[in-house]
Amino acid sequence: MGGHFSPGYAERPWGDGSFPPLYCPLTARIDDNLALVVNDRLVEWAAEVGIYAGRLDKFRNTGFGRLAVLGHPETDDVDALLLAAKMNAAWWACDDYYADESDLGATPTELPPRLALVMSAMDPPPDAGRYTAQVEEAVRSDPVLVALRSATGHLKRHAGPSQVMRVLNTTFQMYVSWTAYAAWRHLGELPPVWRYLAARQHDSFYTSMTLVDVVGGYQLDANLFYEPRVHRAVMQAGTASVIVNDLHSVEREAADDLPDCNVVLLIAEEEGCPLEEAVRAAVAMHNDFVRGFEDSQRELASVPSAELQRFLLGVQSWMAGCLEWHGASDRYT
Ligand SMILES: CC(C)=CCC/C(C)=C(\C)COP(=O)(O)OP(=O)(O)O
Repeated sequence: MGGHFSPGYAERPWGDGSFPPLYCPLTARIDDNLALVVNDRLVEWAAEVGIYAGRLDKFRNTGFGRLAVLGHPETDDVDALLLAAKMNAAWWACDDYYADESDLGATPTELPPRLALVMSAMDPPPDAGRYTAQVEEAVRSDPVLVALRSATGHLKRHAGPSQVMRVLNTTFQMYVSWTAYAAWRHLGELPPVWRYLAARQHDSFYTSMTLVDVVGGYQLDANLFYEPRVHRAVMQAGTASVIVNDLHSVEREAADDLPDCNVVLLIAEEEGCPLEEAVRAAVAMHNDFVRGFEDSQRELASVPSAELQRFLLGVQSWMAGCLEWHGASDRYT
């Protein structure tokens, strides 16, 4: 079994080291041999389903397999880690092809109907005769949908029904925020920071964290997962991790013909301040969310559920692995 223990929290340097550190959990396991195994299998799968065709070298160097190994130190089980790698890669493919990357065909006006079809790819609705046949044809012809369906199939081999629905419903909820970004992009409007954050907190790595127990090989009961204090803790962790993403992707997101929403860019615009100052503000916001998670974790320590304590430690590990991964992935350098 991997190193499932808490190495604690620390102020961690990031980027070129010139900004204030991110207060974050320390990484429990760095195993680049295991990461290579998972990543190689992930690239084989990507070739089979057809995502990132012609760009597989770049996809390999992004290292979603490494993200899975860093984020789930609880297990060495390659098939379980591959499930996390596939789900995250498929979510990201959806983001790149539908939402963010103009050169991959992303357009704001097509995004809402595409996301609506994602729901049917991941959660096929009851048979509607020849209309269902048309849905199936559409799913088969789009590699992003094939990837999402295939990853969901892998999920179903490891998860119980409430875990599966938790992952699906969180995915669909996240897409409501994506449609907001698409509307702002289409209208050429920049949202105020509060409005962006309200959307981003429902479009965060909370989604990735819904896999923590599935990958760990146990089940956190749905009533505990959705217990308000637990939900708040996972939202705090998911938000902190997504601010890490915004901090690492400022340049990439400013470069697209239609720039993405990004908390750093929006703070700079709203405050009329230099980017450096906006980065500091985002770091402070991140650190507050991590401290909030730590407080929640302390408050929940008295709940007599081994699964819950294990889950919270898994979420803590995911935050740590996420920072580790963003600092090294070719996607952000
Ligand atoms: C992989 C996953 C669960 C995605 C959820 C949404 C999310 C946090 C991202 C896709 C990351 O946001 P963003 O589009 O800003 O990411 P990149 O900077 O493009 O990597």
